[in-house]
Amino acid sequence: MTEAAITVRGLDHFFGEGDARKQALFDINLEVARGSLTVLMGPSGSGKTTLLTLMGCLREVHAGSIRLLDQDLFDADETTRIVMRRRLGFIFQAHNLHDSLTARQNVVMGLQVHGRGDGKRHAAAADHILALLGLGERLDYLPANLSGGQKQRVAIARALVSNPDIIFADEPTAALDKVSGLATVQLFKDLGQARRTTTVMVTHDPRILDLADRVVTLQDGRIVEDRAGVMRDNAQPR
Ligand SMILES: Nc1ncnc2c1ncn2[C@@H]1O[C@H](COP(=O)(O)OP(=O)(O)OP(=O)(O)O)[C@@H](O)[C@H]1O
Repeated sequence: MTEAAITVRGLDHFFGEGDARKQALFDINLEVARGSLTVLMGPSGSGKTTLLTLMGCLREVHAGSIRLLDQDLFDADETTRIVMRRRLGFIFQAHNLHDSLTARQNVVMGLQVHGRGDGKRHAAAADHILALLGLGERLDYLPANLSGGQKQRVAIARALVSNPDIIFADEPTAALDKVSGLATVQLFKDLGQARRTTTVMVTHDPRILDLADRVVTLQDGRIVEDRAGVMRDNAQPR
Protein backbone atom coordinates (compact mmCIF):
# COMPACT_ATOMS: atom_id res chain seq x y z
CA MET A 1 0.00 0.00 0.00
CA THR A 2 1.19 3.54 -0.75
CA GLU A 3 2.20 5.47 2.32
CA ALA A 4 0.13 8.61 2.93
CA ALA A 5 1.77 11.95 3.74
CA ILE A 6 -1.63 13.56 4.34
CA THR A 7 -4.94 11.98 5.30
CA VAL A 8 -8.03 14.17 5.48
CA ARG A 9 -11.28 12.68 6.81
CA GLY A 10 -14.70 14.29 7.09
CA LEU A 11 -13.25 17.81 7.14
CA ASP A 12 -15.69 20.72 7.46
CA HIS A 13 -14.66 24.34 7.88
CA PHE A 14 -16.64 27.44 8.82
CA PHE A 15 -15.87 31.15 8.80
CA GLY A 16 -17.64 33.79 10.90
CA GLU A 17 -20.01 33.62 13.86
CA GLY A 18 -23.77 33.67 14.38
CA ASP A 19 -25.78 34.81 11.36
CA ALA A 20 -22.55 35.50 9.45
CA ARG A 21 -21.36 31.92 9.89
CA LYS A 22 -20.64 30.39 6.52
CA GLN A 23 -19.45 26.89 5.66
CA ALA A 24 -16.45 26.93 3.33
CA LEU A 25 -15.63 23.19 3.24
CA PHE A 26 -17.99 20.22 3.34
CA ASP A 27 -16.93 16.69 4.25
CA ILE A 28 -13.54 16.67 2.52
CA ASN A 29 -11.88 13.26 2.27
CA LEU A 30 -8.45 13.02 0.71
CA GLU A 31 -5.36 10.84 0.97
CA VAL A 32 -2.14 12.20 -0.53
CA ALA A 33 0.63 9.70 -1.28
CA ARG A 34 4.16 10.46 -0.14
CA GLY A 35 6.36 11.74 -2.95
CA SER A 36 3.42 12.69 -5.16
CA LEU A 37 2.46 15.95 -6.83
CA THR A 38 -1.20 16.83 -6.29
CA VAL A 39 -2.91 19.79 -7.93
CA LEU A 40 -5.97 21.48 -6.39
CA MET A 41 -8.19 23.21 -8.93
CA GLY A 42 -11.57 24.90 -8.91
CA PRO A 43 -13.27 28.26 -9.38
CA SER A 44 -12.55 31.26 -7.19
CA GLY A 45 -14.09 30.84 -3.73
CA SER A 46 -14.37 27.04 -4.03
CA GLY A 47 -12.21 26.49 -0.92
CA LYS A 48 -8.76 25.63 -2.33
CA THR A 49 -6.78 28.04 -0.16
CA THR A 50 -8.82 27.17 2.92
CA LEU A 51 -8.05 23.48 2.42
CA LEU A 52 -4.37 24.17 1.71
CA THR A 53 -3.93 26.30 4.84
CA LEU A 54 -5.74 23.74 7.01
CA MET A 55 -3.46 20.96 5.74
CA GLY A 56 -0.47 23.26 6.28
CA CYS A 57 -1.23 23.78 10.01
CA LEU A 58 -1.93 27.44 9.38
CA ARG A 59 -5.52 27.17 10.67
CA GLU A 60 -7.14 25.23 13.44
CA VAL A 61 -9.05 22.10 12.44
CA HIS A 62 -12.58 22.39 13.87
CA ALA A 63 -14.47 19.42 12.49
CA GLY A 64 -13.13 16.22 10.96
CA SER A 65 -9.51 15.15 11.00
CA ILE A 66 -6.22 15.83 9.24
CA ARG A 67 -3.27 13.52 9.73
CA LEU A 68 0.02 14.97 8.54
CA LEU A 69 3.19 12.85 8.60
CA ASP A 70 1.67 10.68 11.34
CA GLN A 71 0.58 13.62 13.49
CA ASP A 72 -3.12 14.24 14.12
CA LEU A 73 -3.85 17.96 13.81
CA PHE A 74 -7.28 17.89 15.45
CA ASP A 75 -6.86 19.42 18.90
CA ALA A 76 -3.09 19.77 18.32
CA ASP A 77 -1.71 22.58 20.50
CA GLU A 78 0.23 25.50 19.01
CA THR A 79 3.61 24.01 20.00
CA THR A 80 2.83 20.80 18.10
CA ARG A 81 1.72 22.85 15.11
CA ILE A 82 4.92 24.94 15.18
CA VAL A 83 7.09 21.79 15.28
CA MET A 84 5.07 20.35 12.40
CA ARG A 85 5.30 23.58 10.36
CA ARG A 86 9.11 23.30 10.44
CA ARG A 87 8.76 20.15 8.35
CA LEU A 88 6.69 21.98 5.74
CA GLY A 89 7.56 24.42 2.96
CA PHE A 90 5.16 27.20 1.97
CA ILE A 91 5.04 29.09 -1.29
CA PHE A 92 2.42 31.81 -1.68
CA GLN A 93 1.66 34.24 -4.46
CA ALA A 94 2.56 37.24 -2.33
CA HIS A 95 6.18 36.22 -2.00
CA ASN A 96 6.99 38.29 1.12
CA LEU A 97 10.69 38.70 0.47
CA HIS A 98 12.64 41.02 2.73
CA ASP A 99 13.46 44.10 0.65
CA SER A 100 16.73 44.84 2.43
CA LEU A 101 18.14 41.31 1.98
CA THR A 102 19.73 39.86 -1.16
CA ALA A 103 18.34 36.77 -2.91
CA ARG A 104 20.89 34.60 -1.06
CA GLN A 105 20.14 36.20 2.32
CA ASN A 106 16.40 35.76 1.80
CA VAL A 107 16.90 32.06 1.14
CA VAL A 108 19.28 31.68 4.10
CA MET A 109 16.42 33.02 6.27
CA GLY A 110 14.50 29.88 5.32
CA LEU A 111 17.21 27.85 7.08
CA GLN A 112 17.78 30.13 10.04
CA VAL A 113 14.18 29.76 11.22
CA HIS A 114 15.03 26.08 11.73
CA GLY A 115 18.09 27.00 13.81
CA ARG A 116 20.30 24.34 12.20
CA GLY A 117 23.83 24.43 10.72
CA ASP A 118 26.35 27.23 10.29
CA GLY A 119 26.45 30.37 8.15
CA LYS A 120 28.79 29.01 5.46
CA ARG A 121 26.74 25.88 4.96
CA HIS A 122 23.56 27.92 4.86
CA ALA A 123 24.98 30.16 2.14
CA ALA A 124 26.19 27.14 0.11
CA ALA A 125 22.76 25.49 0.37
CA ALA A 126 21.07 28.75 -0.67
CA ASP A 127 23.41 29.16 -3.66
CA HIS A 128 22.76 25.59 -4.76
CA ILE A 129 18.97 25.85 -4.74
CA LEU A 130 19.02 29.32 -6.34
CA ALA A 131 21.22 27.95 -9.14
CA LEU A 132 18.77 25.05 -9.64
CA LEU A 133 16.05 27.64 -10.10
CA GLY A 134 18.12 29.53 -12.67
CA LEU A 135 19.18 32.38 -10.37
CA GLY A 136 22.88 31.52 -10.04
CA GLU A 137 23.76 34.89 -11.54
CA ARG A 138 21.44 36.85 -9.20
CA LEU A 139 22.62 35.71 -5.76
CA ASP A 140 23.57 39.18 -4.54
CA TYR A 141 20.64 41.06 -6.06
CA LEU A 142 18.10 42.83 -3.87
CA PRO A 143 14.41 42.07 -4.60
CA ALA A 144 13.97 45.57 -6.07
CA ASN A 145 16.40 44.59 -8.84
CA LEU A 146 14.69 41.29 -9.68
CA SER A 147 11.71 40.75 -11.97
CA GLY A 148 8.40 39.42 -10.59
CA GLY A 149 9.20 35.92 -11.79
CA GLN A 150 12.70 36.03 -10.30
CA LYS A 151 11.32 37.14 -6.94
CA GLN A 152 8.85 34.29 -7.04
CA ARG A 153 11.70 31.85 -7.70
CA VAL A 154 13.62 33.24 -4.70
CA ALA A 155 10.51 32.57 -2.59
CA ILE A 156 10.38 29.02 -3.99
CA ALA A 157 14.08 28.54 -3.17
CA ARG A 158 13.45 29.76 0.39
CA ALA A 159 10.67 27.19 0.83
CA LEU A 160 12.75 24.32 -0.59
CA VAL A 161 16.14 25.00 1.02
CA SER A 162 15.25 23.31 4.33
CA ASN A 163 14.26 20.06 2.57
CA PRO A 164 10.64 20.09 3.72
CA ASP A 165 8.68 16.84 3.85
CA ILE A 166 5.66 18.52 2.28
CA ILE A 167 5.46 21.60 0.06
CA PHE A 168 2.21 23.61 0.09
CA ALA A 169 2.10 26.04 -2.80
CA ASP A 170 -0.64 28.52 -3.75
CA GLU A 171 -0.36 29.53 -7.42
CA PRO A 172 3.45 29.18 -7.41
CA THR A 173 3.77 29.59 -11.17
CA ALA A 174 1.38 32.53 -11.64
CA ALA A 175 4.22 35.06 -11.99
CA LEU A 176 6.42 32.76 -14.10
CA ASP A 177 6.76 32.43 -17.85
CA LYS A 178 6.07 29.04 -19.44
CA VAL A 179 9.66 27.75 -19.30
CA SER A 180 10.29 28.79 -15.66
CA GLY A 181 6.85 27.56 -14.59
CA LEU A 182 7.37 24.10 -16.03
CA ALA A 183 10.95 23.93 -14.71
CA THR A 184 9.72 24.78 -11.22
CA VAL A 185 7.03 22.12 -11.23
CA GLN A 186 9.53 19.63 -12.67
CA LEU A 187 11.77 20.46 -9.69
CA PHE A 188 8.90 19.57 -7.31
CA LYS A 189 8.55 16.27 -9.18
CA ASP A 190 12.29 15.60 -9.02
CA LEU A 191 12.22 16.20 -5.25
CA GLY A 192 9.36 13.72 -5.04
CA GLN A 193 11.53 11.12 -6.78
CA ALA A 194 14.80 11.88 -5.00
CA ARG A 195 13.63 12.70 -1.47
CA ARG A 196 9.97 11.65 -1.47
CA THR A 197 8.96 15.25 -0.94
CA THR A 198 5.19 15.59 -1.29
CA THR A 199 3.75 18.62 -3.09
CA VAL A 200 0.21 19.97 -2.91
CA MET A 201 -0.32 22.89 -5.20
CA VAL A 202 -3.24 25.19 -5.99
CA THR A 203 -3.16 26.30 -9.60
CA HIS A 204 -5.28 27.67 -12.41
CA ASP A 205 -2.39 27.01 -14.79
CA PRO A 206 -3.43 24.36 -17.36
CA ARG A 207 0.22 23.87 -18.41
CA ILE A 208 0.91 22.17 -15.07
CA LEU A 209 -1.76 19.50 -15.30
CA ASP A 210 0.29 17.13 -17.46
CA LEU A 211 2.94 16.99 -14.76
CA ALA A 212 0.55 16.27 -11.88
CA ASP A 213 0.15 12.79 -10.41
CA ARG A 214 -3.32 13.74 -9.37
CA VAL A 215 -5.81 16.55 -10.00
CA VAL A 216 -8.44 17.27 -7.35
CA THR A 217 -11.21 19.72 -8.28
CA LEU A 218 -13.21 21.65 -5.70
CA GLN A 219 -16.50 23.43 -6.23
CA ASP A 220 -18.52 25.24 -3.55
CA GLY A 221 -16.42 23.66 -0.81
CA ARG A 222 -16.75 20.08 -2.04
CA ILE A 223 -14.48 17.74 -4.00
CA VAL A 224 -16.31 17.22 -7.29
CA GLU A 225 -13.57 15.40 -9.20
CA ASP A 226 -10.48 13.46 -8.18
CA ARG A 227 -8.48 11.96 -11.01
CA ALA A 228 -5.02 10.69 -11.79
CA GLY A 229 -2.76 12.98 -13.81
CA VAL A 230 -1.01 11.93 -16.98
CA MET A 231 2.30 10.82 -15.42
CA ARG A 232 2.11 8.76 -12.25
CA ASP A 233 5.71 7.60 -11.62
CA ASN A 234 6.17 9.70 -8.48
CA ALA A 235 3.23 8.21 -6.65
CA GLN A 236 4.77 4.73 -6.54
CA PRO A 237 5.98 3.49 -3.17
CA ARG A 238 9.69 2.64 -2.82
N1 LIG B 1 -11.01 34.69 6.43
C1 LIG B 1 -12.21 34.47 5.88
N2 LIG B 1 -13.33 34.94 6.43
C2 LIG B 1 -14.54 34.70 5.89
N3 LIG B 1 -14.74 33.97 4.78
C3 LIG B 1 -13.65 33.48 4.18
C4 LIG B 1 -12.32 33.69 4.69
N4 LIG B 1 -11.44 33.06 3.87
C5 LIG B 1 -12.17 32.48 2.90
N5 LIG B 1 -13.49 32.73 3.08
C6 LIG B 1 -14.59 32.23 2.24
O1 LIG B 1 -14.46 30.83 2.09
C7 LIG B 1 -14.73 30.41 0.77
C8 LIG B 1 -13.52 29.69 0.18
O2 LIG B 1 -12.45 30.63 0.03
P1 LIG B 1 -11.01 30.22 -0.50
O3 LIG B 1 -10.14 31.43 -0.41
O4 LIG B 1 -10.57 29.00 0.21
O5 LIG B 1 -11.33 29.88 -2.01
P2 LIG B 1 -10.31 29.65 -3.22
O6 LIG B 1 -10.86 28.51 -3.99
O7 LIG B 1 -8.92 29.54 -2.71
O8 LIG B 1 -10.48 31.01 -4.06
P3 LIG B 1 -9.38 31.80 -4.97
O9 LIG B 1 -9.12 30.94 -6.16
O10 LIG B 1 -10.11 33.06 -5.31
O11 LIG B 1 -8.18 32.03 -4.10
C9 LIG B 1 -15.13 31.69 0.00
O12 LIG B 1 -16.53 31.78 0.01
C10 LIG B 1 -14.50 32.79 0.82
O13 LIG B 1 -15.25 33.97 0.68
